[in-house]
This record gives sequence, structure tokens and C-alpha cells, in this order.
Amino acid sequence: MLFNNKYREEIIEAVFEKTNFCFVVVNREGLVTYLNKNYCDFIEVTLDDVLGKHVTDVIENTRMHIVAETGTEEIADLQYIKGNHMIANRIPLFAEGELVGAVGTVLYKDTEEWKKMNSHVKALLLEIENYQKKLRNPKGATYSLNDIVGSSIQINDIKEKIKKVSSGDASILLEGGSGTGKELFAHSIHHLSERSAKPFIKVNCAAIPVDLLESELFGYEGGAFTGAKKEGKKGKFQLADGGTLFLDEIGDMPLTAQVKILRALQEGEIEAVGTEKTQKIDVRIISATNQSIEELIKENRFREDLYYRINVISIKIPPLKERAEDIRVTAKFLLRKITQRTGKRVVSFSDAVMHFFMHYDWPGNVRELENVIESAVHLTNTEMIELEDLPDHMQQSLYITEDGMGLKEILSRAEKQALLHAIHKSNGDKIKAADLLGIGKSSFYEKIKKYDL
Ligand SMILES: Nc1ncnc2c1ncn2[C@@H]1O[C@H](COP(=O)(O)OP(=O)(O)OP(=O)(O)O)[C@@H](O)[C@H]1O
Repeated sequence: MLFNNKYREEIIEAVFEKTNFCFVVVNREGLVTYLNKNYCDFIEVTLDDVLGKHVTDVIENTRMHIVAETGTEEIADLQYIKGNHMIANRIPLFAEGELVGAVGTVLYKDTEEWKKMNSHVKALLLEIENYQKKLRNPKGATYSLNDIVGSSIQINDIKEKIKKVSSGDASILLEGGSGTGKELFAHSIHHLSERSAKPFIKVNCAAIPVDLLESELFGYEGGAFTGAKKEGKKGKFQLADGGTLFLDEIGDMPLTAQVKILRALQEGEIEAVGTEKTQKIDVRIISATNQSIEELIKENRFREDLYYRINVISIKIPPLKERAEDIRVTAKFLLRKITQRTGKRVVSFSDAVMHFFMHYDWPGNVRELENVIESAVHLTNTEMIELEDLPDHMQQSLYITEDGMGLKEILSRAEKQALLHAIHKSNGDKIKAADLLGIGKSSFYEKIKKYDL
């Protein structure tokens, strides 16, 4: 009496349709045979739309077809669906001892708590990824020539030059706008050099306060100044001994530190702060700048003799907008990289987006392209990035195509609007605004000067 058919049906209906779970059932071939209402609502489909379709065409990042084929259950697996990490259970279904398919449940709750846990999980995954990167390369250089994407003549020429000059100790100056990949190129040079097993140490000359720069670079003896550690501290030069020292944004190096660096390079020795003892060091210098050092020399902000020392070999990286053939491959490469990291399935760009990418100015170069794709991946509800998934400031620049305006004018208006928008969004905080646009501080200041903002 208790287990009559009606009773069973009611129980099954309550379990499948009235709980907070999403259920999916597939047959041996991975075709959907059932999807409960909760799941249909969640992925915005109707049962009729999906019955008989392969489950991979219905649910992002699913593994139901694999479980239906292997018969191996997967419990509490993290699955990324519609911008969230869900908890998925996939259980094989057997009838009379034979594998006939699989049933899957996905737990989701649209509560604040769940959202918090989600962002917590995302942050942890990013952290794990960082540790994994560091473990793979404890010496600090994480990129090699293979990570440099681009098929343009310019990029190929740079790669060829890098192969020629990497071995040896000649100082190299990388010049290029913000986000053009200078750090990536510096890593690659180190990687290809005989120093690759030794450390690659980066110093961001613009980020260290002037009064700390010397002790950061050359270290200090115990008790050298108030607040100094008792046992002293090694400087970046000592840390890089035997390896490569990457001086990023060298144009921002204060003149006092320039004198010391010049001496270190000329004599191969340094003096830690608070001592007169000299120490021999052996480092190769790679520097990067997005300002014209020649201009800085004219303004007496950079020493000419240091310029000749660091610029034995010069590599100029052209801006992304001058390498139209690189935009498509780089965008595809970055989309793959970002989706692998976030676990969200987004596979392509609409033709309109690609067309826009090819004609946009890219003031923040590859970094800006990366930021734009990352935000679009988060925003899109489909597997394709459309124009409406692009950030607001880009969308605005799409609509200023008044008759009679040349491309140059359209682009500079778009740039000005983007700057205004970013300044407004960051409440006038210029550093934040530059960050929002994915460009460096100095190129941001150049631009606000240019448009008189
Ligand atoms: N040719 C490229 N192929 C693949 N990724 C690239 C390329 N160029 C730049 N990137 C990526 O763009 C981002 C910015 O690059 P990077 O930090 O090397 O630029 P940068 O010129 O040093 O910038 P900044 O002057 O602002 O410090 C990184 O994530 C980098 O991996």
C-alpha cells in the first residue's frame, strides 16, 4: 500500500521538482532525457528545447556525458555555471546491472551567503594559481618566448633579436607604451640567457618611495637607520647576484639613485646603506621605460652616461594598434587563457566585436585588451562575447560616429570620453582611473594633458 505507484510518483515529483536542487538525467550517449524545472529556469531553457540534445550543448562545463560513459561517480565537484561555482554530483544510473546513463544534481542558492562563498572560492583559486606559478618557477621568471603571442613582422623581428642578444651580458633597454609586454620580454630574455637558473629580480622604480630606493636596491647594514632591521637587509642587487635585475619604469628613477646605479654598473660593486664596505656583484641589467629617456635627458631628469650604460641594446615594442594582425591572435589567446583560469565556457567573439577590436586605439595595449576580455567573460551570458559585453567606456565610443568625422577624430573623441568616464568613476583619483583604463600612470597623465582635462 505504502509503495503504490501514485505514492512513488508523488515522492519522485517532490524530490525532483519541489526541492532547491537542479536535476539532469542523461542516457548512455549523453543525450538529455530529463531536466527539472529548477534547472530549466536557472539556465533559461524549456524542457522541450533541450530533450534529446547532447548535454554539452545544454550545460556549460558539464561532465555528465563522461560519467554516463565511464560509470564512475563524481561527488561534490566544483562546476562553473553562469558565472558561479556550483557543487555538482554526478551519479551513474544502472538498470539490471547495465549502465544506462547518469543523473546529476547541482546545488545552488541565490543567497548573499552563497555569493560570498563563491567569491571566496574564486579568490582561493586565484591564490592557488599564483602559488602554482611560483612553484613552477621559484627563480621569478615566469614567461618565456613561447608566451609572446603575435604574428606581425614587428613581433617576429623582436623575437629574432631577443634570440640573438639573450646570451651575453649586454644591458638591454625595452622601450614601449604601457602594457605592450615589456616585462614579458624581459622574462623571456632571462629565460634564454645562461643566467636562467639564477634569480630574475624586478624593481619597479616608480613604486618605491625616493628615500627607500637606495636601501631597496643596495640593502642596508644592521642598525643603518631608525626602523632598520637588526640583522640588516639584502638589496635587489644582492638578491639578483648571478642573475638578472629588471629595472621597470627606469625613467622614474631619482637622480641620486642613478649615480649609484651607474657606479654599480661601471665597477661591478655596490655599497649597502650604512657601510663603506664594497661588495662585488654580478648582475645583468634589463630596463624598461614607457617615457622617452632622450626627452628626460633634455629636461635634466636622467643622466646621459647612465642612459648609454643601460641602452647597449635597444628593443622598441610598437603599440598594439600598429600591429593589426596581432590583435586577432592575441584576443583569441587571451580568451583561452582567461577561460582556462576562470573555468567559464566562452569560446568566441562576435564579428562586430572583432571588427571593433581591430579599429580601437588600445591606449593600454595588450594589458587593456586582456582587461576588456576578462570583464566581458564575466559579463556575458552566452558562449560568445558580443558588443554589449564590452565595458561602458568602449560602448560609448561605438556611438560617436557622426557623419563627416574621420577615424582619427572618432578615436580621439572616444579616448577623451573614456578618460572622462574613468575619472568620474574613480571620483577623481587619477591612479585608480589609470588602473580602470588599464594604462600606466605616466601615459594617463600624458593623455589628460593632451585633452586638457
Ligand atoms: N605579445 C604578447 N603576448 C601575450 N601576452 C602579452 C603580450 N604582450 C603583453 N602581454 C600581456 O599583457 C599584460 C601586460 O604586459 P606587461 O606587464 O609585460 O607590459 P609592460 O609593457 O611591462 O607594462 P607597464 O609598462 O605598464 O609595466 C601581461 O599580462 C602580459 O602577459
